[in-house]
Amino acid sequence: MGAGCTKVQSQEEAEDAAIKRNMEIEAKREQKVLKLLLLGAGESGKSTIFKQIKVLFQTGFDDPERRSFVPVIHANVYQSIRTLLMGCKEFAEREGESSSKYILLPENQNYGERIAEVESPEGCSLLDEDNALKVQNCWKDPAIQAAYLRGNELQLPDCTEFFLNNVLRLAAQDYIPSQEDILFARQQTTGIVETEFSPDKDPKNKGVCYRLFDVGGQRNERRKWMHLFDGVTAIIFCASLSEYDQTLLEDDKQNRMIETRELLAWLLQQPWFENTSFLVFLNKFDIFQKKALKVPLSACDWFQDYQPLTTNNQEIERAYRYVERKFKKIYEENTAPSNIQRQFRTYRTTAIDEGIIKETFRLVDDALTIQRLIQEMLNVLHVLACSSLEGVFLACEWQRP
Ligand SMILES: Nc1nc2c(ncn2[C@@H]2O[C@H](COP(=O)(O)OP(=O)(O)OP(=O)(O)O)[C@@H](O)[C@H]2O)c(=O)[nH]1
Ligand SMILES: [Mg+2]
Repeated sequence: MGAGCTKVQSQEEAEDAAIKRNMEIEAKREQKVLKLLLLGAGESGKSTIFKQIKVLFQTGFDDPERRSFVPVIHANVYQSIRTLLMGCKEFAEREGESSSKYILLPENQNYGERIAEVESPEGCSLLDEDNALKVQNCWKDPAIQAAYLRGNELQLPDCTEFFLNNVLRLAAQDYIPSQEDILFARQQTTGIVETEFSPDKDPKNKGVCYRLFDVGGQRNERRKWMHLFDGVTAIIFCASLSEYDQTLLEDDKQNRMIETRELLAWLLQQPWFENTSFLVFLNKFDIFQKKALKVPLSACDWFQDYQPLTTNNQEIERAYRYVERKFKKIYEENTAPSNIQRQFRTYRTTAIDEGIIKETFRLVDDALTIQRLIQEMLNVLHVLACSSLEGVFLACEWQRP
C-alpha cells in the first residue's frame, strides 16, 4: 500500500512539474508577445488592415472562408444601389427645378422603386443574375451617376464603385470572392477580435510576435475598448484621409475628420498610454488622391486655413503633408514634452493595397524593434545604476565609524 501511495505521489509530482514547466514556457512566450491595438473611428479601415495581416503573414483565405463573404458582398451591392436610389429621390425633392437630373430613365424606374422600398439590404435574398442586370442598368443610369458624384452626402460605402462595376461577376452562380473582393467587403465590426502574427523572418526578430486586436470604431462600440487598454506596446490609429467632407453614420451633424481628431486626442490623454507608441495610418490615400483635387480641404473646419496652390500631383502631396502636420500637432498638444518614452509616427496607407501594407508593416516592425532595444538598454542601465548605488551605500556603511 505504501509503495502504491508513493507511486501516486510521484505521478502527481511529475504532473505538477509538467504544469509548472508549461506555465514557465507560456510566461516566457508571453513576454515576447507585443500587444497592438487597431483603433480609429468607424470605416477608417481597421478591419481591412486586419484582413491584410491574414493575407500577408498567415494562411490567407481558403475557399470556405471566401464563400462566407458572399452574403456580405451581396448586401453591400444592395446597400450601395439602394442608397443611391434614395439619394436620387432626396435630391430631386430638394432641388426643385433642376431636379430632372435625378430622375431615373423610364426603363429603370420600376426596379428603382422596388429596391428603394426594401427595408434592409441584409433582408434581401442573395443577388441573382437577373437582379444583377437590373442593378447594373440602374448604376449606369445618368441620374444614379449624378447622385454618386454627391456620395459624401449619402453615407455611401467606399466599396460602391468597385462592386457595382463588377456586379454581374458577383452574381454568377459559381462565384467565389477573390482576395480583392474580400478586402473591399464592408462589414461593421461589433465586439473585439484578435490574432497573432510575426511580420518578418529576419533573425533579428526571432521569437517576437505581435498580438493584434481589431475593434468596432463607431461610437457605441468604443466603450468596449477600455478592456484592452492595459500593457499596450503600440496603437495603430487608423484615420481615413478621404473623410474630410463626410459626416458620421451615427451622427450626421459631426464631421468625420473632426471626430477622428477628437478621438486621437482623447486616446493620447489616457494615462494607460504614457509609454505606448502611436502609429497613425493615414489611410485611404487612393481615394484622397482623387478627392483632394476636386473637393477643397477647407470643407472640414479643422483644415480651414489650407490654401491650394496648383491643380496637379504636387498639390496632392502638399495637401497630404498638410494633413500629416495637423495630426503631428495633435500629438504634440496632447503629450508632455518630458514624455520621451512614447513615439509618434505617421504612415501613408491604402489598406486595400497588399504591397503598401506589407511595406508599412516592415516599417512598423522596425520602429517597434528599435523601441524595444532602447527599452531593454534603459532597463539594463537602470539595473546597473541601482547596483552601483547599492555599492556606494555599502561602502558608506563600511566606512562609518
Ligand atoms: N479605396 C479604399 N477603400 C478602403 C481603404 N481602407 C478601407 N477601405 C474600405 O472602407 C470600408 C470600411 O473599411 P473597414 O476596414 O471595414 O473599416 P473599420 O475601421 O473596420 O470600420 P468599423 O468596423 O465600423 O470600425 C471597406 O469597404 C473597405 O474595403 C483604402 O485604403 N482604400
Ligand atoms: Mg471593422
